[in-house]
Amino acid sequence: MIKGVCMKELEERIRKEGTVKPGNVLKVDAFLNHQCDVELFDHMGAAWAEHFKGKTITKILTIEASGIGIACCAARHFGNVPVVFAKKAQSINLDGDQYVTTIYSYTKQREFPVIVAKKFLSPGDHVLLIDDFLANGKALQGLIEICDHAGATVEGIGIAVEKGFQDGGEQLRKAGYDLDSLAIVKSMDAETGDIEFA
Ligand SMILES: O=P(O)(O)OC[C@H]1O[C@H](OP(=O)(O)OP(=O)(O)O)[C@H](O)[C@@H]1O
Ligand SMILES: O=c1[nH]c(=O)c2nc[nH]c2[nH]1
Repeated sequence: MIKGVCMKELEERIRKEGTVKPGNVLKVDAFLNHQCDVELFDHMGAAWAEHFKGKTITKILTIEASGIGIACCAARHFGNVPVVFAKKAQSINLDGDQYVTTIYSYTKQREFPVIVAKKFLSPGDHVLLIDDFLANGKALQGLIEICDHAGATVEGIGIAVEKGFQDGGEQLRKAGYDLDSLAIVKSMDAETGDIEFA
């Protein structure tokens, strides 16, 4: 059962500016994950702050690339807690002990490592996971695995757009996570361009 309060502003932007591509891809690059509307991001942060009110959040964790801007705007509504983003590639700029797992990227259609330096996630952390999209749940599974390895507590998950016809959201809700998706797409059609919300 899908729960949560939808954000009409986000739904309207998706209706107006979103396009449906073959392969169950919703393109919202005009305001969410290529060009970024930071006022909308700020409103999204406020909506999550309202939903997760009363929970102690010490850190926001997201994954590059598209989650970063959204997570940073959200952090302003959670007492400016640090934002950590998992990296999807090794780099000479990454050193020290790391939590590492592997995920399959929905849009890039290949596996990536997911890497977080151990120094940025501790057993005492109460983590809010933030991302732009939830489809099959692979990215979130990777982030949850990393939190589990760190001994950190996942307090909740804030998602901008959940594609409700894919099963990532259902799995996470069944597993008991407090998942707040601001817009849930019930169905979409690449031929007609129709988008229906839950
Ligand atoms: O629920 P899932 O099936 O994991 O899909 C959601 C993930 O897919 C996208 O990341 P992607 O790797 O496609 O690239 P990006 O963040 O660089 O846009 C999106 O940003 C989420 O992280
Ligand atoms: O821009 C995007 N559109 C999508 O439909 C999607 N699914 C996962 N990740 C996504 N990113």
